[in-house]
Amino acid sequence: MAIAAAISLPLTSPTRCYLNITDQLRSLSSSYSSFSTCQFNFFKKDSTRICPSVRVSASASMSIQTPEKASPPTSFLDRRESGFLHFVKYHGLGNDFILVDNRNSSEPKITPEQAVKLCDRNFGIGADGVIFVMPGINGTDYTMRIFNSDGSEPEMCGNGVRCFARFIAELENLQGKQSFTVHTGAGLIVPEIQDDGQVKVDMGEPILKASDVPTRLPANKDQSVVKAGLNVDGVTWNATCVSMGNPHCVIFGSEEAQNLQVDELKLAEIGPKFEHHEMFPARTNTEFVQVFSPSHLKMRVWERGAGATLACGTGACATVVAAVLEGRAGRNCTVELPGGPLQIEWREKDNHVYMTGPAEAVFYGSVPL
Ligand SMILES: N[C@@H](CCC[C@H](N)C(=O)O)C(=O)O
Repeated sequence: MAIAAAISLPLTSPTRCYLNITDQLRSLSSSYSSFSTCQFNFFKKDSTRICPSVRVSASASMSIQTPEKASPPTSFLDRRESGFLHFVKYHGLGNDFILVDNRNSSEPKITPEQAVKLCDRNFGIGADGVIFVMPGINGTDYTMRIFNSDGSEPEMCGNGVRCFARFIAELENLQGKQSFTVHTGAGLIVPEIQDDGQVKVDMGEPILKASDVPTRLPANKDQSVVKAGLNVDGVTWNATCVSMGNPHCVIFGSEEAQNLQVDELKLAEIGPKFEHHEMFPARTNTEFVQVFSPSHLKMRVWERGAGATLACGTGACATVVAAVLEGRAGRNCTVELPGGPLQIEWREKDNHVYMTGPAEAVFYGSVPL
């Protein structure tokens, strides 16, 4: 059985390539253990082979073979063999996604159950979610849909929409500054690829009304939830709730400690308790934030449907909105995440939030469906 896959790392030699792919091969070979021998072929984007093909026997021992003949130089992105899902893996500050070209249909090419399998970091490709590039609706250029790694479907994804923009530029072969109108579950989102390759996104207006976030926490007169007491594990946390299309609960401190030291938090222990708290009928993403200065914040996130991730774009936007509402920061901030920094501006003039950050392709691949 031959399985096509590709990686876009700058590999210098077949041996180095072999070392880089060994782990992936181990996990792939375990998925195909019913076959006595599997052959793996690795390609560059232009479909030329980047290393000798590798045979893996059922006992997962490996041998390298000299390639018989180079594949024809058509783009990997043009691959259309049925029975396979062709994808490009992207990340935005380590928040990683499987990007699928779904421009020919308004139905996702895979089910939420298949997404869960593909996102698995041991038995699949490994990702925080799967993103589909679909035909636009309501006059927009494209529609973005996303499945979290647990198969649930969120309304929006900030890091994902930057990857989405870079993926469109690659699919459409566009260079330089480009912007697109994208229909999402959170309404119209406008990413713009900058000359330096970073992507600046108009994320729209934050939603502060408690019932729209949604949260059952007690609201102020203006219906926003700012520094409301939220009991988790016997601690009363001060919660400020913001929706960027998807729900966020932002925590800067608790009754006992007004200012968090985010590195000290046991995120995997407390994160799920916030996510599934009865005060959040649609579950919630939770951001734990430390303020270094009015323009420099540090944030760790527990994402709804994905757990601890290295970055969350909508979470960084919600963090700055919450920091302004709590009087902790100004409207222009650098938000430092485990995977790197995002620039966030909550613009007074139009009430929109703007996010700027990177998005990078990691590798190209195909998996049998
Ligand atoms: N990582 C994303 C958010 C993805 C969706 C989230 N897990 C949810 O369920 O709301 C981002 O960068 O915004």
